[in-house]
Amino acid sequence: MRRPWVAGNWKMNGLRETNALLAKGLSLLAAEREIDICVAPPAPYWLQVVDAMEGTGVRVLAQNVSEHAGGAHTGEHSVSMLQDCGLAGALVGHSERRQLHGETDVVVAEKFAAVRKAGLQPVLCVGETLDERRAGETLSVVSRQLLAVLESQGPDAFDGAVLAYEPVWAIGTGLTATPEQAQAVHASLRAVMAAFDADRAGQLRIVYGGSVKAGNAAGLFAMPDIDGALVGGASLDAQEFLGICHAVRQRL
Ligand SMILES: O=C[C@H](O)COP(=O)(O)O
Repeated sequence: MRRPWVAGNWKMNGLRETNALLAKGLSLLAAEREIDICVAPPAPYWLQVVDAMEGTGVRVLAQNVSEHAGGAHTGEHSVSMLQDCGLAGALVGHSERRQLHGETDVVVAEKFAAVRKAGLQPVLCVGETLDERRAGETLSVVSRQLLAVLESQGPDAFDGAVLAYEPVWAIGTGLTATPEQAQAVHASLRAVMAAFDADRAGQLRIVYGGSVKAGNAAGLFAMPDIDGALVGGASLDAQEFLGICHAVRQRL
């Protein structure tokens, strides 16, 4: 039984006042003890949200982290800073980081290693573009992105980690992969992991991201290999996010 996992990636949204309102709305999640629930606010608001979520069981993640331990890296933040602020982990390799900030598979793997070595939870994001899907390259792309970590760090690197499948064409577009499309990719990713370690493959939580809403979550979570969701836009609305978190309970 894999414990369901849902995270809200707030991306570059929110100010102190709206964060406080959203956090207050999420305080109802204190009842969801059988599910792992996280939020990833922008870095300037980590401490605000860590304080606001205290006692709820909701954990706070970074949206990105440096692969470097410290030093002359203007604009970056290290895993030590995440730990110091009370964060539980970090997303690595989100498609917006790969596409807009040129992060390669190698850099993403280094970030993953940095998070893991600090004892925090890495969330590895993989996904294909629309052109890649149309060219029939979906499985080769997501496998390559997963293998960049698996081959360099081994399957035990995924102990406690989460793998997020986020088709780029479904992010923020309103286009959601059908449950069957997502399930097919999730099953393939699990098979890639199984070639290294079958037991760990069975335990790995693979979550879906891409226009997940309260209204389409149940269909996704009914699939055997969809263990939760990485939610963008809908996580900015407390009722929508609560609805997604309630929907994932069907997997318990
Ligand atoms: O990290 C979240 C994903 O990019 C999904 O975003 P979205 O739910 O707005 O499509």
